[in-house]
Amino acid sequence: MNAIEVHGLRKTYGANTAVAGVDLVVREGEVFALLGPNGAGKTTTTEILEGYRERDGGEVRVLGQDPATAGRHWRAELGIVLQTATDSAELSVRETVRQFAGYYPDPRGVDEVIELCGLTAKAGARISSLSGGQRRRVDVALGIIGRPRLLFLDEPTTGFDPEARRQFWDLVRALAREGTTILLTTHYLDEAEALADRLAVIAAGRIVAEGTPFTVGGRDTAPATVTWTDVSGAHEVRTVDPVGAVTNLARRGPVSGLQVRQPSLEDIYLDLIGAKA
Ligand SMILES: Nc1ncnc2c1ncn2[C@@H]1O[C@H](COP(=O)(O)OP(=O)(O)OP(=O)(O)O)[C@@H](O)[C@H]1O
Repeated sequence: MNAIEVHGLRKTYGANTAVAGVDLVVREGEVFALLGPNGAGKTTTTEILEGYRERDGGEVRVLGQDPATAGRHWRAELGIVLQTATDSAELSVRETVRQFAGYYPDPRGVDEVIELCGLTAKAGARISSLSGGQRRRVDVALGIIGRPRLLFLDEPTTGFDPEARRQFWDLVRALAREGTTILLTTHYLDEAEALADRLAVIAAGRIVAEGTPFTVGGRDTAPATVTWTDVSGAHEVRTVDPVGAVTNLARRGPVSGLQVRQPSLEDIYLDLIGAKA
């Protein structure tokens, strides 16, 4: 079964079309990343999928149901980590996580989740005393306490230091191995590349490309840049046949500093959203 199926999704705010006909399929068990510039329509799309916003048109199925009409049982199968931080400031981390555990029929263990999110040392601390990145971890803990089948992560690592981000990636991979389907929105292309099985790029309310991090936008077949230095100086060529280029070079004599660079996900992304000539 597909975890998410979207056909022709539309949403307008007055004269502003935020989502202009989006088609999307997220298979059960995959990590799917939604990328796009500010204002592209990512939050609007995900909030419609979560049942928090009404759509103006299109078909939407999330875990087999229409979010506009699905009930409490359906909601209990979702985990949601929003962009906004937790604000139960006077409670401790453990009290907050325990409180949320009470909302679900089959929650994970409170201390297990605290540990998974790297918050053990802060379990007794008040939320108000935490740093921004630590609060974000609490948000993640609250998103996964209910053992969701489908987890929405909206810019989950904003404000994380590099080590916390790597720990968070490990957590996402562990959840994925357990079979949790994850829809991730992020502005970090390295995060999408590290975590996503597939991704879509959304710009001005439309999906402009979809694929794996390695194939999206023709990344795997795009020209590579070969650079090297020989007796006549430094050279650079762009070619769709880097293996041929390197083989030719090897025949011609000694070279140094040989590098073959495929376009990065960032190069492809910037092309797709029209940010680069
Ligand atoms: N409640 C609202 N009322 C009016 N316009 C809105 C509302 N929410 C979003 N919009 C508009 O819809 C468009 C898409 O916004 P959305 O928040 O979905 O983008 P996004 O891709 O999530 O952006 P970001 O990366 O900045 O979070 C924007 O032009 C935004 O101004």
